[in-house]
Amino acid sequence: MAYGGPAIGAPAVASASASGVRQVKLDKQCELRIVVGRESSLRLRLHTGTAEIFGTEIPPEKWLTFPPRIKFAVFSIYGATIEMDGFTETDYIADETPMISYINVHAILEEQRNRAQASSSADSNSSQGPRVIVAGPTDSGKSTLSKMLLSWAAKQGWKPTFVDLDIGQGSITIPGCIAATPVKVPIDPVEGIPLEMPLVYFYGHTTPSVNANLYKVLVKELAQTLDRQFAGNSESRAAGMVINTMGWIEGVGYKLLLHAIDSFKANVVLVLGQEKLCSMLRNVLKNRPSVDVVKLEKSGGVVLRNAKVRQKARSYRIKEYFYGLANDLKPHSNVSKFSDFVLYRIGGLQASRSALPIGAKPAADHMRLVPVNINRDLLHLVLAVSFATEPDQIISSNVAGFIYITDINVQRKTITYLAPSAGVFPGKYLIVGTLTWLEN
Ligand SMILES: Nc1ncnc2c1ncn2[C@@H]1O[C@H](COP(=O)(O)OP(=O)(O)OP(=O)(O)O)[C@@H](O)[C@H]1O
Repeated sequence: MAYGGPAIGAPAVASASASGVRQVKLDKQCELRIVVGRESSLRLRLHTGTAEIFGTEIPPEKWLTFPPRIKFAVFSIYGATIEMDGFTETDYIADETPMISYINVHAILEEQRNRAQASSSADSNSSQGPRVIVAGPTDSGKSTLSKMLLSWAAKQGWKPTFVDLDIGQGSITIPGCIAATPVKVPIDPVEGIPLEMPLVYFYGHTTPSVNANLYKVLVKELAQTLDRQFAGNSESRAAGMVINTMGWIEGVGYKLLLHAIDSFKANVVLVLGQEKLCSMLRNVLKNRPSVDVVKLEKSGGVVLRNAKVRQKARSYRIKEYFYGLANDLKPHSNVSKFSDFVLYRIGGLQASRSALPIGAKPAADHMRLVPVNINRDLLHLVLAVSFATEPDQIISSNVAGFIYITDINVQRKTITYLAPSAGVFPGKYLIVGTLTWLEN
């Protein structure tokens, strides 16, 4: 299989940012890379030619508005003229990008989808389209490549499923979750993926090391639920999935990546920007001829983010959940009685020291459901509202949404919280993790 392809052209040249309408000429197979200024948004339109942003075509002559700090690239296969109005932190044209190799991957996935569609839907193997997993270190462009592959497929009329296993950032919902959703139209570069009813499991932490066993159990649950959905839906099965993973690829992170490849029965593993990971995966998967491991070049446009920037991005994502992208949603502040909810944490110690023989240490039980007392320690935590109707369903249940605790009144035994809408909760069970948010 020839997935790869050459990078094109000469090194990029940086240019200064400016305000006022500017015209930028984009030669064929070049990319305009932009970081919008910190204070104000940027307007951009396609004046002539054709161009796309991460796989989604830009409509001609229509001004698009990009919020402050957003990082993106406009790529043109045949050449285009772009107009920009507003400040940027950086903008430059790169004539060396791996975009053609990414497009080649898309073309091969298309062949696999067509073959799957043409085969008898009774044969679950041959009617299964590509199950692509995108792996690589942090800041290698995994989420961006996933979105491109999904948007290109949606443009051809497929409805591929996007699976996001990256609990650190969260492209589908808030951080601390793993989730899946069908992508029916190319992803809007500003608004993101339109969500109908995403399938979301709450892990509750932003690093998998807090409870790697729980992470694995949730990944398995999500994979099995999608398998059941695919079994009755030949359209989704043929379109396949694109699975975005975490950038943690050493030690436990590597084991979790292998676990995800197995759980989702991935048949294409795309490795971005790391030779070592690629050769380790090729080696470990060499006895499975049905799995292709493909090395792809990382784009020079991917912006590196330090821990502080990542923390901020997480915070924005949670804010967006409650308030909308442009502060256009009005979350509901509610007051409930302590007795309206039952709270659980997943993972704890098996027995207290006092219940154990002298000298014995309590062992950690990562799957233990631990009741949580309501007190002010819960302030500023984001909790998940489980679909479970009994406590023993909590670990295997997906979640309906999230609430943010803004006040606890111990005397009156009341909880004040924000919810994105005024809807009725599907049950009384809330899951507590370590996901906090400070509204500012
Ligand atoms: N070609 C490009 N030009 C400009 N910006 C880009 C380009 N590719 C990616 N970016 C930006 O770089 C940032 C990081 O990319 P991305 O989120 O895809 O990386 P990742 O590998 O998924 O990160 P993580 O470490 O969170 O797993 C994003 O803000 C994205 O919009």
